[in-house]
Amino acid sequence: MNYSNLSLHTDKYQINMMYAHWMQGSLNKKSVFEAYFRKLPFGNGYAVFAGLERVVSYIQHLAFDDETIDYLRQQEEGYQEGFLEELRRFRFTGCIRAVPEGTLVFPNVPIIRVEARIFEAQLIETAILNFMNYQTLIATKASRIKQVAPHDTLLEFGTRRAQEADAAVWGARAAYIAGFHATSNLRAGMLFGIPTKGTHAHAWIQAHDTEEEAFAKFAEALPDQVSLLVDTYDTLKSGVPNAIKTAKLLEAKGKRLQSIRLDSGDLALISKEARAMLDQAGFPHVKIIASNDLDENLIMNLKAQGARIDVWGVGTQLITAADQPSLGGVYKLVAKEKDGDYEPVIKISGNPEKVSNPGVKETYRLLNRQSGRAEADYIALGSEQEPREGAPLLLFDPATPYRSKTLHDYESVRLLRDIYVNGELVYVLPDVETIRAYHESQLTLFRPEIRRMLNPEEYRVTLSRKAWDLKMELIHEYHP
Ligand SMILES: Nc1ncnc2c1ncn2[C@@H]1O[C@H](COP(=O)(O)OP(=O)(O)OP(=O)(O)O)[C@@H](O)[C@H]1O
Ligand SMILES: O=P(O)(O)OC[C@H]1O[C@H](OP(=O)(O)OP(=O)(O)O)[C@H](O)[C@@H]1O
Ligand SMILES: O=C(O)c1cccnc1
Repeated sequence: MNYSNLSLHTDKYQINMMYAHWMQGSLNKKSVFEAYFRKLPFGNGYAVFAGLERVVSYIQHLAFDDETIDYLRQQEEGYQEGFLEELRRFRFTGCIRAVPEGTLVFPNVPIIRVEARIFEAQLIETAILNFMNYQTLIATKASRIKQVAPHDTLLEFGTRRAQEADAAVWGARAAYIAGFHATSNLRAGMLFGIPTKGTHAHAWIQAHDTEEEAFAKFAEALPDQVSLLVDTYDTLKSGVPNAIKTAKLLEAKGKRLQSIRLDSGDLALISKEARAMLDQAGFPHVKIIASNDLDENLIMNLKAQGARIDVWGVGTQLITAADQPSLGGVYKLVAKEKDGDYEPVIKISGNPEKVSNPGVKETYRLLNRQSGRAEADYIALGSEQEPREGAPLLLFDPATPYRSKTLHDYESVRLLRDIYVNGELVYVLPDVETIRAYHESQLTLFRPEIRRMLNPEEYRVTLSRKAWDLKMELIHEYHP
């Protein structure tokens, strides 16, 4: 069984639509789809885009092999052999544009745009959303944690609680992009070049007759990387005193105990007492790591209580995005080929937020030239001229006209970059360090009011007048 071929990592309805397009001869018609989300997760003021590397790796390897074709042949739909032959020849020949990973993104702004034969664009919807939704969610959760502990070390510990293996490694990568410092997952370390860190489990202590012996033996085995878990029996009565004994043993050998880890009890109280004990014994350099179902709220609370914690190990709550386990990103058809041109299409819904924005669009991030800060994202039709720097630009808000605003001194940056052009990968994927640094620089473009964790100010996302008029026109066409 070949588990690595992802060509069938799609919903059956995509294959059925591809089949129907093949049957009616419309498979080669061009189409444009845009991927975006409608609502920010966790009540955050922004999301952190991640998932592009996975999308690229998927597209690069996208091919139907014998096993997948045989499997499709067995389906109750009775796909004709000609269709299966078409799939055998399948390769991605279209164009993909996307925002770079680490970019701050907002509701309704196209993050990925696919322009391809409908046959191809339809197949890849499911996988693209799968990658983008999960990784963006975890990067955003990690970013919230980073916001409350900007100067502390953050370790990603989630693998054992993650929704399976892919979620663990891509989640570890997403967390690193958003500012975590290391992961416990060695495979993520090897695949992506993320720093790795590890202490030890309670089992190490339980496997010895005494805690003191367990600590000493661990220090003997790994004298340069000693981090001791001190809560197996009694943190303050035995764990910390035994760790101090081990620190002294190491000191005699010219080595240093690096850290202790607290994993239960009142982390604020215990960390303060442990800090005092370590300092008094002459080990102020020994860091205190805390873990135990932590998230951004607990960490903020512990810091408010004066906890003396230098390093936070975060697992379950981060890797599962426990308080909001899904980002509702969607992939919508915005234009279809008609008579050699693109015709805009719309999806209407009873819920005004769900009415799609028709037409092939371009998004510009408008930066205030005085402050250097991002003022708004401006979504215009691709056929419109790029906002000309300095020329007054109306950010028009039809729902609340009093919020309309004219920008004067601004710079405009195109958000979408070319990733694939006519099936060729033209984008050089940055390494994870570069993405992480880029993300950090992007954060500084946004005012603290947008970045704050609780009740952030809403960042402005505006349609151009022409994009708005087109939307209204199509709505009136269907609902005269
Ligand atoms: N000072 C504190 N203020 C608020 N929450 C805390 C504080 N100290 C610890 N917590 C959190 O409270 C939750 C429960 O802690 P508790 O020590 O009862 O954990 P536990 O898992 O039951 O312990 P054990 O591992 O010994 O079973 C954890 O999520 C922990 O991070
Ligand atoms: O609490 P999380 O944020 O999910 O972080 C990961 C948890 O995984 C480990 O616990 P576990 O009980 O699995 O093993 P242990 O015996 O090493 O404590 C570790 O001690 C953390 O508490
Ligand atoms: O290294 C650790 O301390 C660790 C790793 C995974 C999960 N919990 C803790």
